[in-house]
Amino acid sequence: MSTSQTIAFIGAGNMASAIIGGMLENGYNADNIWVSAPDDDHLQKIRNRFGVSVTTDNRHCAQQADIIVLAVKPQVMRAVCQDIAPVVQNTRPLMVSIAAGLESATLDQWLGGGLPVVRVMPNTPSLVGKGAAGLYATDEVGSEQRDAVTAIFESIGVAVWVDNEDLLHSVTALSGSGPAYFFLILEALEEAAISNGLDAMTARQLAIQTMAGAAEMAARGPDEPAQLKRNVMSPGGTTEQAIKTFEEGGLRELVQKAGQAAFKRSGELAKELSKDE
Ligand SMILES: NC(=O)C1=CN([C@@H]2O[C@H](COP(=O)(O)OP(=O)(O)OC[C@H]3O[C@@H](n4cnc5c(N)ncnc54)[C@H](OP(=O)(O)O)[C@@H]3O)[C@@H](O)[C@H]2O)C=CC1
Ligand SMILES: O=C(O)[C@@H]1CCC=N1
Repeated sequence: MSTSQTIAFIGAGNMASAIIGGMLENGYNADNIWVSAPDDDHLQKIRNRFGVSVTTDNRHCAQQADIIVLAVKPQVMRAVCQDIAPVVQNTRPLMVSIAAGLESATLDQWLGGGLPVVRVMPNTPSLVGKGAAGLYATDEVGSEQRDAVTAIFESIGVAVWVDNEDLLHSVTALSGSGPAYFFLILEALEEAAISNGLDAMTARQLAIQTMAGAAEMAARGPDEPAQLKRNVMSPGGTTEQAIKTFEEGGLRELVQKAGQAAFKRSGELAKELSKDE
């Protein structure tokens, strides 16, 4: 999917790079993409890597755009929004925020009010076209604008709309933060394999392929994860011992606790940011 609309990214960090890289691999044109951030050296790297237009001036970046993706940390969002508010109140683009926690009402207030706002919780595998994003639109967002955002995030993975903004906290705790959970498990699997005698390169190769293969099987179905797990567990075999160790060690409870901790933090961010005067 490609579009002739101009898309501006304010913020050029991990997540903006992942989205832009994924979009360019999937039919979007670098000529239609602008990026702004404070560090000119960093911007030049982005320009060399992606061929997009760059500027250190957020207002100039915003001025160009039909769609503005706000891709800065939640804690600097207020200053960024208030800086570009005079521009966007005039040009009235679609505002898309990817910030964790930050509620659409708070964002809209910082932007001067009345603008169409979409909140997206994406994740870093967007860079390789395997993103998972949850999206929420305010009432001001028109159906063509909704379609344009769907197209961007479907070009880089799966895009799922939620009709209650609070559900974005759950999305954040699952797929937003989730890649880090799997990288942690990957690290731990590698370490276990190395302690069982494999060299690091072989351990990584086999661990990554196992993770990707298991995910692909779960995605294709029709078997449920529980059945897929049982299919690997030969009675009296090796997997049974490992799964027993995980269950007795409280892995499920730990995953529950981790998900709840991320969910709670997302809600706290929302409260902290909405109080931000
Ligand atoms: N990382 C992730 O996996 C995910 C992140 N998010 C959300 O994405 C947002 C960005 O996160 P992430 O990409 O990880 O963060 P990074 O720290 O990697 O990137 C932040 C970017 O914001 C830029 N920036 C800082 N201040 C300003 C400013 N005043 N004006 C313009 N740009 C500014 C930085 O500039 P410079 O390059 O010059 O330092 C940097 O490019 C956050 O709100 C986060 O909640 C959402 C889902 C997943
Ligand atoms: O850790 C964070 O706050 C952001 C949001 C989801 C992933 N990274």
